[in-house]
Amino acid sequence: MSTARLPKDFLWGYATASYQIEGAPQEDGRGVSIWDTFCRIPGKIADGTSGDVACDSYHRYKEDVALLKQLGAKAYRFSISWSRVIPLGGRKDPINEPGLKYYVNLVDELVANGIVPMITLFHWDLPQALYDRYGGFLNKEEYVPDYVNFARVMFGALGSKVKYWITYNEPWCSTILGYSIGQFAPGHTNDRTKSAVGNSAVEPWLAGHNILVSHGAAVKVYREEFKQKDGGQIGITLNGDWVEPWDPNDPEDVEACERKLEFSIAWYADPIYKGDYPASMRKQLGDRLPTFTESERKEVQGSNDFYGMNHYCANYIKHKSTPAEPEDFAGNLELLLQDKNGTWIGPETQSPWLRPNAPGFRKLIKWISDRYGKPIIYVTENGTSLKGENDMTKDEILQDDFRAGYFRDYINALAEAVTTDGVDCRGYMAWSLMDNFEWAEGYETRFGVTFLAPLYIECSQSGSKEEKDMAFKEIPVLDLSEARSDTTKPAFLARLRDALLNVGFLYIKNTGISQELFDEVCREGIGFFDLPEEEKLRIEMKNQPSFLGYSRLGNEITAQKADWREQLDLSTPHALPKPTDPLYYNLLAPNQWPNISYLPDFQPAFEKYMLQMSDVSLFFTSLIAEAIGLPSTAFNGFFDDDQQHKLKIVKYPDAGTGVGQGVGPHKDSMLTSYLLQATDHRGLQAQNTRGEWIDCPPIRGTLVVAIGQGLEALTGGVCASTTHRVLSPHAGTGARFSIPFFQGVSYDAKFESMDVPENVRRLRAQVLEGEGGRRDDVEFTFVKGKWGHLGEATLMNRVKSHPDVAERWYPGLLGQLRQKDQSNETKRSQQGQETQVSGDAATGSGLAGEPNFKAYQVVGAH
Ligand SMILES: O=C(O)CCC(=O)C(=O)O
Ligand SMILES: [Fe+2]
Repeated sequence: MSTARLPKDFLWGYATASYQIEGAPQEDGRGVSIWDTFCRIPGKIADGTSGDVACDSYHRYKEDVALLKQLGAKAYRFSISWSRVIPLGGRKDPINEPGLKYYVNLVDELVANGIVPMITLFHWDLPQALYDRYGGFLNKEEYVPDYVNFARVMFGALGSKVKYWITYNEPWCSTILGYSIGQFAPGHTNDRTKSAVGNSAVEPWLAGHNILVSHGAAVKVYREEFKQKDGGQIGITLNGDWVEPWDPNDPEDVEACERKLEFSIAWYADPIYKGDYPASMRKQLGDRLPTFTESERKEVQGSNDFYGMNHYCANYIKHKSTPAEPEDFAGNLELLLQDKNGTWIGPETQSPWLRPNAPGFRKLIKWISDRYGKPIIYVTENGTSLKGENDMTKDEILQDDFRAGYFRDYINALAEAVTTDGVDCRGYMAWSLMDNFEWAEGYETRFGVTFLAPLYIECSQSGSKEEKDMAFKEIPVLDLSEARSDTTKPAFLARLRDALLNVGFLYIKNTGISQELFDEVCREGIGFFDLPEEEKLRIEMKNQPSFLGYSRLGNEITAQKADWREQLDLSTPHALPKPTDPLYYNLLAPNQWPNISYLPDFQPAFEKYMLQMSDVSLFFTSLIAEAIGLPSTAFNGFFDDDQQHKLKIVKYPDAGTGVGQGVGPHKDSMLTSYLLQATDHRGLQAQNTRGEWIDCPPIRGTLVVAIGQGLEALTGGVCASTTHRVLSPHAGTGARFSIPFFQGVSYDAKFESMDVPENVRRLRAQVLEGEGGRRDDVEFTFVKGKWGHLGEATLMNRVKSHPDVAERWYPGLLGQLRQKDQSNETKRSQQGQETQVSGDAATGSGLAGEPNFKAYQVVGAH
């Protein structure tokens, strides 16, 4: 038996990482991380799972702590989900107090149970917003201060209780697996079969450099602002496996071994302990490997209070005789599991890369200790998976001899290193406290010392988890005032982009329109419906060819049913067209106003409101352009100087007075619409990709923005247009009123899809993939070539929507439509299909800034 001993106060414990255990990706305001996104891309995770549920530690952290206690742990190493604490990640972005509180609670629970917390600030789950905003690691100027800010927030919140801080976990993995091979988020690689983006020859080295610089900067902050009062230590955790030459008699293999350690470990550790990258790396990579500025070097060198060592296994190394490929990241050598004689480096496990070799641990920790002047070392991860464990019975799994043997051998090796080799190792965290989400290997690979009943399976059996969590559950509220200040605008744009890509429906507050004006148009609008019937009929829509005016109750049809609402259509002021103008100019005309003797303030209030809303809508579309990476002026070409915008004042009588729907399911047509809900009724709902209807209750002072099909078409599908409907108010609750404003588009415009930047397109594609493709693809009326001008399309759709107007003013167009409809009808009945169309957008024949584009089908059926 070995006489090797570890010190009495040795810090024994277990390690985990936020994304691997927490679950609750959308709870309490957590922002999206690059791993949330990556897991949604089909094929990236072996079993198609994600960390959405994982060990449910967000809810069950107390059980985790109880487990640690039961296991006799002295310490617990866990990591912080950056986007839980700062959902958008950046230094100017808000802190999410409930997210921060989770970690405060966890630390309190640990401390109360006598367990020492060890925090990893970053364990791979970068906030998606930072990746979207500026490319994450690749942008030193932005990334470093954002990381430092995050670190400072955590030091400030927890520094009095936490004495062990780790800036980064395994930056080699974040950079090589994330930016060279593309196996980890964000999946960058040269391999275009795996990713549309990436430059494996350059990006990993740049990302690594910026990580080092940010590590140094965060350590500086800790030392200057916290260390003295908090008395803690800070360091970085680097991974590395031991290496043995494939042919011990070949000096080139022996030399390649050293190079391998330098490319994987010294890449990060040399700058920290020696002030620069290893010569072998500089030699191979040239100036693809960045250089430290003097001030960077000063901050990075000497920045470790301790060395965090993650270690799992060993490899055989065979040198290559050919020049290094530009993508090479290992030092121009082969990594093998068998040596020259076919001897395996260790027994097989579930992880293809992991074959245990305990003596290698002792050799490697000594190599680190010697190279870096005997630093204090904490082993921050060590552990193994087990071949086929996931297919075993629970009893077989619990009889965990293989893993127990691994730990015994490895800890003995460590004890030898400490006792015999003079290594100053003061702690050991086993990986892992419990089975968890093993990154690209999903849940098939188990590393836990505790068996985890597979929660995620329960979840996927009860429905598709992927869909459940991607589909929006609530409608975001954006503060438009944030878009007016340079400091808050970037965060606003990030949130807007998120809403555009994922939801297509949002509230805006602080719109710039005064509450008095909102109140006034609501009051005047509601008053309109009390006018005598003959006064309303005097200004009926069918009086004129412009489709402006009053529509009676039940006159409109959406999704083949009458909408139980009456309404007045108004527009911004326009003169009548000239006889030589194209027919679609008929849509431009003066309003039909109710008589001034009934409602003296009505016209001025609505004219003022439409004028102000024109500005709001143009401002908002400029923000949309910016949010998806276009110039703010990108949509300007689609607006006339005196652009016509439309507005409706709508009354939905309560269900006691009639039948059916307020407005059937539909998508709006143009670019954006802005709904002012004038009474307190619920009833407006938006549909998510799972078909669930999500309430959009009235919120005082806000407008609900619906993205139209026009915007979806213009942006090549990047901006989602969302189906919505209005339920009739419950019997006895009185009428609901609302005032939607529809931003217009130039009738002379010809629609073509714009060039939305590739990265934004890709994000949208990821959303769609995550949702299992699109349920309701819109057959865009806007598609190139279908219509000469948008005006022709719009007019045709108005004809469809309002057959009573069309009969009087556009009998020719109506005839064409009816004929077309008849022939569709015949085709359908010949094919034995039902005439019923399901879901409004399935046909997408609509263009009106109004929901009744289904009227066309119904007219045909009559
Ligand atoms: O009444 C509402 O709140 C929504 C109306 C609507 O969706 C529409 O008219 O397009
Ligand atoms: Fe609508």
